[in-house]
Amino acid sequence: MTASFSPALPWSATSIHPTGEQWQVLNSPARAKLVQALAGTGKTTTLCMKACSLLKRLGPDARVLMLAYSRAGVTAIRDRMSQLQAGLSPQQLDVLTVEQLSEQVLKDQGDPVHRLNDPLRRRFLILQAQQALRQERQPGADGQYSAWLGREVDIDAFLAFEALAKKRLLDQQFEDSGQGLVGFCEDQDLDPELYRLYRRYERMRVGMNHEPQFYADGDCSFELCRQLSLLDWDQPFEWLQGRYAAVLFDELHDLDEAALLVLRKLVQSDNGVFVGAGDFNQHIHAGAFSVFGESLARIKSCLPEDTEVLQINTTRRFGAEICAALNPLFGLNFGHTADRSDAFVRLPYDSDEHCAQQLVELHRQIVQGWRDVQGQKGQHSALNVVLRNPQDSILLEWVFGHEGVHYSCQDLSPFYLRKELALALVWMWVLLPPEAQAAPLLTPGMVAAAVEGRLHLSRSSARAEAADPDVLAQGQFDEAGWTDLPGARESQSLASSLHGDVERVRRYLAQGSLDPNAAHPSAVWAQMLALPPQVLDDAGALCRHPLLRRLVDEAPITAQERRVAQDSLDSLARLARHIPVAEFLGRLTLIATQSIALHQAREAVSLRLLSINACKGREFTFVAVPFVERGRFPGPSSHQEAYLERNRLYVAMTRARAALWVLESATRPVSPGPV
Ligand SMILES: Nc1ncnc2c1ncn2[C@@H]1O[C@H](COP(=O)(O)OP(=O)(O)OP(=O)(O)O)[C@@H](O)[C@H]1O
Repeated sequence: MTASFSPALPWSATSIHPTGEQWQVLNSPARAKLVQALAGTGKTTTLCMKACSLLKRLGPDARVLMLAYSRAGVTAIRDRMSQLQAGLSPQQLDVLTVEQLSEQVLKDQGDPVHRLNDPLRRRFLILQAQQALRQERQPGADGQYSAWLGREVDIDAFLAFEALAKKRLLDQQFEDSGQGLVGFCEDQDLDPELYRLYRRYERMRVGMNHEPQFYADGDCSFELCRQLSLLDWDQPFEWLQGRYAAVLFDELHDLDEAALLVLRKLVQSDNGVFVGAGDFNQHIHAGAFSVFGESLARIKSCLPEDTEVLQINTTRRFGAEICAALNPLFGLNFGHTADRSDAFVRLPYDSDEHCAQQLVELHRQIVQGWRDVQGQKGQHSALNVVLRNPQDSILLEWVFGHEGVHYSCQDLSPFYLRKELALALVWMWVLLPPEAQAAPLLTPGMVAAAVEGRLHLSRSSARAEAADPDVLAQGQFDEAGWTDLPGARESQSLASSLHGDVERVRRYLAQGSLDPNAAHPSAVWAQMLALPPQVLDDAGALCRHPLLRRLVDEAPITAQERRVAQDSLDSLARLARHIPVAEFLGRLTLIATQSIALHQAREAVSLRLLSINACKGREFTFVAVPFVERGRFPGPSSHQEAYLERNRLYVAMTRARAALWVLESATRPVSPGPV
């Protein structure tokens, strides 16, 4: 049976009629279809049209599953559904990530699914797994462990390894290889120590009887895959059997082995029509593993033999100018329709400050009613600024704040609310003489973020070692120590009691707690709080103070977190250079309170700062991509990961509907391409 379209469209948005390429997808008689398409060509829209048409044909009792790889993808599906004005009930349509679907299936099986979302607790457990490995492997004759086991594991590296191992179903490959662990890792170019630690951590997580204690992100899909892999290749899975009348999968480009297995079983378990759509230029997850590489062959091998592959290259998002800029830069073949017109402007900058000033000018033009080429007024649109690095927002926010720009941040916090920076600001504040402290009274949000920062940077790595060795030896985590962490419980309520009270803040910074029994005194903090008044002459120099740097350098945080914290402090130091602390905090507090007042008055924001993840699958009238510079955006990367950086730039540069401004370094330009 095919879903053939009648002239009466099954949605009410009259402006959206399928294009020729989209009709082909909608009307193809194949039971399984793969759509390979470029950005903005209507992949998500086409899947949504398909869902509407199927549900209209099959009636209100049918259920359709729309899957996306990421949460942003789920949001994009919901956006397109509301654009189509399909008027479907929630009972007819499930819009889920693979992880969310897996969680639902596990819950249907009746097992408790305890989610672990707290990164601090996760880190604590990983260190315990490392401690358990140490216990198992006795130290050498000199009383020392191997160099690797002797030092604390890099949590980022572990998490990346874990994600990769679970996405690739690595244990399965290892068992199939028949090799020893070291030989297998050599062949696969993997770190054997990380693999050992991963295996130990997993054994502790799921226990001897395979009853997972908790599920961190990705673990539900992993558990479902474990169950699915016990079945024969084409054997259906009872918990997925006949659940849906159709399965429509967006963001196919991010598909990994685990998601592919779930997909295969969905298709084999009598869930009607399958349509998957993806754009391989949009695979951006660091350390992630896509089954695709360069071709669709892998996924095709898991789908019925008559699976049809269709292409859509005509973008509906932007017009000729942006296409003409993107095609040579990325080596692509975007087509456009005659009814879309747009603008592409490349703006060279010679310093970060110059780049920021150009953004202020663009924002001014948009607020004053920038006209796009179609003659539509862009008066009510915001300028959307896509950033590769969170630390790049610091200067921009400072400049926007001074210019009175009402901005918001998506998938980023305002810089003065980031833990490390808020901690530096609160520290500066308590160093001020009493008569100066009232004027730059920091906001409660900054104090709350600083409390988090104090906890985060000064946690002792000794805690994992305090775990009960007998509990670890039984292959279990010792979670008893977790709830006893000084300050962990109090942090929420504490911030409000500290706000405005210098003495209490000082005590908290020095002790890590206000409770004398839970105190966690720090020598570095004692020295930081005893600095002489001269340091207050230059807030920039204070941001570079060796004691503050030592705090970050010695903190038990991941290497990547440390890099971001160091870079962020450098950026803060640059903008605070030669400004006395009282003046700097006064200006900053003014920016923060103005922003709070505008949000409270529900003023529409006129500028958005977004991370690349936050803009994936979305589109905006006006987009600016600043700090495009070799080694910065696209960022530095190994040869293997260079394509991820290229793809990040591609995602950022394919979000605009009416105008795209690329602010590019005059001295280290990326273009002329290809990237
Ligand atoms: N047939 C159509 N008629 C009018 N507009 C369309 C049509 N198809 C898609 N669009 C519009 O084109 C834009 C891009 O569509 P959509 O977001 O579905 O593309 P996409 O390929 O999923 O994008 P991305 O690659 O960024 O995820 C949206 O504004 C959508 O409403």
